[in-house]
Amino acid sequence: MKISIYQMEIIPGNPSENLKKVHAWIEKEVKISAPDLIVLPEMWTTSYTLEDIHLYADDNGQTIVPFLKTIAKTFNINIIGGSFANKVDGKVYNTAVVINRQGDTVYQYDKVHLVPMLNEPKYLVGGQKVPEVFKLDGIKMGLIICYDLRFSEIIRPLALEGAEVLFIVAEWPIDRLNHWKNIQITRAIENQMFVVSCNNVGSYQTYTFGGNSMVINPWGNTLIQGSTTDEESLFISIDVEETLEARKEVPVFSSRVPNLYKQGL
Ligand SMILES: O=C(O)CCC(=O)C(=O)O
Repeated sequence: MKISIYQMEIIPGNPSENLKKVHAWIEKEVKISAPDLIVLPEMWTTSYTLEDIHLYADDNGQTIVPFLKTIAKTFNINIIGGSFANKVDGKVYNTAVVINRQGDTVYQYDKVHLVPMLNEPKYLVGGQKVPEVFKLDGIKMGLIICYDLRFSEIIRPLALEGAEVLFIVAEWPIDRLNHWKNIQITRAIENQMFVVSCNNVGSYQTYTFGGNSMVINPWGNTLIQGSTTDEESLFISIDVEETLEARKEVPVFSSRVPNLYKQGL
């Protein structure tokens, strides 16, 4: 599977310009790399303009989702559509969306864990459902949003249900870059899956975002990594069969003893 990642510099509080920017990037990337799948970052229509997020949020995804669907069909690509501020019944969620080549929404997820360090709980509402496995081009995958990465308890079930690739869409600040890189590698090793992440770069108010979008294989080796400061495209072709090989060589899943594990923690 050929993957293009957009490590984007998001224009804060300007959804229409960000839509144009994403459209232009995809058009160019399709010509250059002909990917099967593209990945966008977290909150790519607005960045972290939380104080005014209710003004910029898309009502029920009525603009963003059709926009991505049209792109998917036009260019025959699968889209891990990052996430966007999504207003539902007056509340704003941080919603990720996945669209297949046919232009169908195959998965939608509201970020469950809200970030106290960024004041998210004051402005956003957390999702009430943990991530689930979905399929693109016959491959089982999972998707989480940024801070969710810290919660292994929602990622392990995805691996147990057969996910071979975990996508992380993020606006991870530069301050905790060592956590960002190391936890991703850990999740890849412990779940013996590919990890594909898309972070943004640039700043908004006091926040600076740290790039370093990554693709890590099921052995925990980093295959590609973005810079810390620059907007860029990362392209890679991955072979998901490597997941099976890693799981065969170190059979963590068949060594598990679930009847001894505490439930509900
Ligand atoms: O967990 C962190 O340190 C950063 C999380 C974050 O920036 C986010 O979820 O948007």
